[in-house]
Amino acid sequence: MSVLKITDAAFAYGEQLIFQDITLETRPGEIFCLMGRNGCGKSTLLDCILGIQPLKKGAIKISDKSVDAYKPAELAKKMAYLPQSHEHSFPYKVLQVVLMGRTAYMSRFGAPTQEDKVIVKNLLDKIGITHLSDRPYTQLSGGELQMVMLARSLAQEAPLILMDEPTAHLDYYNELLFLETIASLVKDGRQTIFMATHSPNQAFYLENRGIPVRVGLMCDGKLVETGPPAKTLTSANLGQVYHIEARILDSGDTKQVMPVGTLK
Ligand SMILES: Nc1ncnc2c1ncn2[C@@H]1O[C@H](COP(=O)(O)OP(=O)(O)OP(=O)(O)O)[C@@H](O)[C@H]1O
Repeated sequence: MSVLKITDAAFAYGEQLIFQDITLETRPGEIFCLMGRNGCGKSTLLDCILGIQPLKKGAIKISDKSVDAYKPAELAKKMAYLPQSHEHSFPYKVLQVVLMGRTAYMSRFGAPTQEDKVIVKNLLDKIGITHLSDRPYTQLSGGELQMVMLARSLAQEAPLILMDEPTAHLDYYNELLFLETIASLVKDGRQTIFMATHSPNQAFYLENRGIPVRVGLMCDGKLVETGPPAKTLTSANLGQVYHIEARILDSGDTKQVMPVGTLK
């Protein structure tokens, strides 16, 4: 079964073509890192996958079914979404916010079951945020809030999780904790992650630890390269996509990108 399949996708805002000819398929239990310069269309592609924006051409299937053929509750069991930032609404407690991730599994007017509560408590524990359980989520720092939102998206237990620059507000520790958490999810074979990121070193970090990871490089409205980080994140490709000079440092078991400067 295919978790996410995009075929010949094109999208335009009015007359402005954003991307075209996008074809890709994620493998179960992998992390797919979508990269490209600001404004190249990563978030727009995520919006199309979420069914928020309609494609101009092509098709997007989630678990072998067209994304627009799903009812919302059914789709929530197949796909979760972790945005870059979150608009606060009401000062719910953290525990309640994470329980909201279980909504698709509750009956229409139902309260969370004991099983929902156990799933949520285990997630808070796994992510190391149990101490925040009773705090109003409106009072959290940006980094704490993002870890709460990660827990909420995991509570959906969907086979596919979309993420849009999920570590943008995290400190070094939480960025690594975040990467370790998603690595353990895909290692268990439970989830596939499709994330837009600006950090090629995150892809290398995961690859260095033996996690199945692929990179898709977007440039000029197209997916110009797809493959493992070691093959895609080359100096030549980074030069073409980001207009930078970059060196790939290889210390045997660890690779990293070292940016040198912009290309004139
Ligand atoms: N609602 C909209 N209407 C018109 N144009 C839009 C709209 N949203 C985004 N765009 C434009 O579409 C292009 C792609 O934007 P998008 O947000 O998808 O890029 P991105 O790759 O996610 O960028 P970033 O890395 O900065 O987050 C940009 O030129 C942006 O200005």
